[in-house]
Amino acid sequence: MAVDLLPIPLAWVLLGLLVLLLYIYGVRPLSTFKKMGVPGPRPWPLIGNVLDVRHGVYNPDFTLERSQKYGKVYGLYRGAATPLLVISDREMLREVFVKQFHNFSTRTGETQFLMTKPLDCMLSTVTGEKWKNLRSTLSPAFSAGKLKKMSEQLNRCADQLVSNLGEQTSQGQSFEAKKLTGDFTMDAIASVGFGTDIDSQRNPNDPFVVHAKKAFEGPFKNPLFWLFLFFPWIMKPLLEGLGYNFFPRSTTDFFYKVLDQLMELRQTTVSERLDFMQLMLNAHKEPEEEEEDNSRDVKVQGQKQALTKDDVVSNGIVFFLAGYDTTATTMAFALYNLAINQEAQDKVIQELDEVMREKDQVDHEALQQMTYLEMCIMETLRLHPPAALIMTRICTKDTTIQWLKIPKGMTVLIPVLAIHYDPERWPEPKKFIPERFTAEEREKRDQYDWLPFGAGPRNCIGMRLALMEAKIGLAKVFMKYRIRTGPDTDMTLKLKKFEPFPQPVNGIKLRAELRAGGNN
Ligand code: HEM
Repeated sequence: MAVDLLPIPLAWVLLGLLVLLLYIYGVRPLSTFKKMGVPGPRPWPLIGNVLDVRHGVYNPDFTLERSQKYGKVYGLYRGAATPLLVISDREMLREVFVKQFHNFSTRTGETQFLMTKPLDCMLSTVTGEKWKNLRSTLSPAFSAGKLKKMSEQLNRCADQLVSNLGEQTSQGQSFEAKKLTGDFTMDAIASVGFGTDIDSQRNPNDPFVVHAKKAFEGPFKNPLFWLFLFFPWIMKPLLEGLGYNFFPRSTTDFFYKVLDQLMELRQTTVSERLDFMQLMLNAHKEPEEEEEDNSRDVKVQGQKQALTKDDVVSNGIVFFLAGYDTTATTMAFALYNLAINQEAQDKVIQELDEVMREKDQVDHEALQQMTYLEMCIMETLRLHPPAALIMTRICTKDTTIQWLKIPKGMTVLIPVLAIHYDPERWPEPKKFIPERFTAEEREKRDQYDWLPFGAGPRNCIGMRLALMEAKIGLAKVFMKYRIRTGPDTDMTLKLKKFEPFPQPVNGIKLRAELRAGGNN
């Protein structure tokens, strides 16, 4: 046989080949940052720095320690194949987010997603011209004028929130803050997103609640997802060819049905209410309003287009996915921060008593006047930014920022937690100090020191809606109740180690007392 003629046994040939492949794919790429002159922790062959995960996924202390040790630019490897360039330098961030946005307009590589329905139409995943056009088309739906018209619906959901809180605490028991605020944001997105009135707390089996929660579960229990994650080059074309996606089919079908019913209803009845489904269908006809894009620096110059049914349903789902848990988490942590800082809560209550003296509904004017409550929400978002770990940009063309040459394809990771806990930017960073967000303080601060909603033209499109929703919900709670800690409140607020979002191990258990002179 031919192999018998080889001077060395076949096993040695195969072993040599294996060592060569290991070197090419598992060791050689790990010199990328050394060649770029970028420091960083030493990576292991094949796995890079993935063992860091033992310190936890969402861990402000560890992320800050890393930045303090290696500086404002350093490199990490997520496995040998994915180098992550970690940047917290302000001038460099300005380049990545705004000045060189044309080279960094993508948040995640397309290899990380299956570009099939509904993901291939979602604002958060599409890239290039498709993203520009979609962002320009959807932005008017989030204008100040449109949001103003949604405040009535949000007030109704907030009244439900207060009534739920009353029921839960009528016997003086504690309540779980995230469950309470999660039911509120679910009702809110059903109303302003999909034109549907639900009561999540009383009707947990409402099909909307069931399907919305299913969409939120993620694909982690699906074995195909893990195959896709580890072998994307085989699984991506295969699954995309089959039109497969990781959303439960029944859930996507449900949201298509909601849209159909809504459109049918709108043909026969005139409705005063506003929801994103309707706004998206009309979006391409909407005139631009002043201050349309909230990125402050650069406007997205895309072509407005009529959206297809697929676009409308996919983006309805993404608004839910992006807005439900983030806003609920923000509100739950705000309740906690105000419960342990009673002087700050006194100021919130005093402000509400003045602003809402003659009113029951939190209208646009009242929202503008609730500046201290807004400062408390902003400080909460600094301490517990819910979406801190999704802040990435992909470099789409070889470029140089400041002194650093960045190759095409490299992922830039913005360490939001390290920035938000940096004592040079935020003295006494672990303390809840809402006064950091007075108008004068905000004016003095660099805009890239506070990044809960990202920055630049690809920042969070729902920022204004989230802030308005949180303000209305919290205002209604504090108009009636004082929130306090109780014997079962975990004062350490230890976070779950392996969750990508801030989730306290023991939940957030608080107590509510009817306020003397409150809105009872
Ligand atoms: C407190 C609540 C929220 C937080 C902390 C938050 C945070 C974020 C962050 C950090 C990003 C990435 C920004 C970047 O890469 O620069 C983002 C993107 C996004 N958010 Fe939010 N978000 C919140 C609420 C909402 C709501 C209520 C909606 C919609 C109803 C929404 C819709 C989106 C969408 C569609 C994107 C992708 C935008 C694009 O790629 O053009 N978010 N959000």
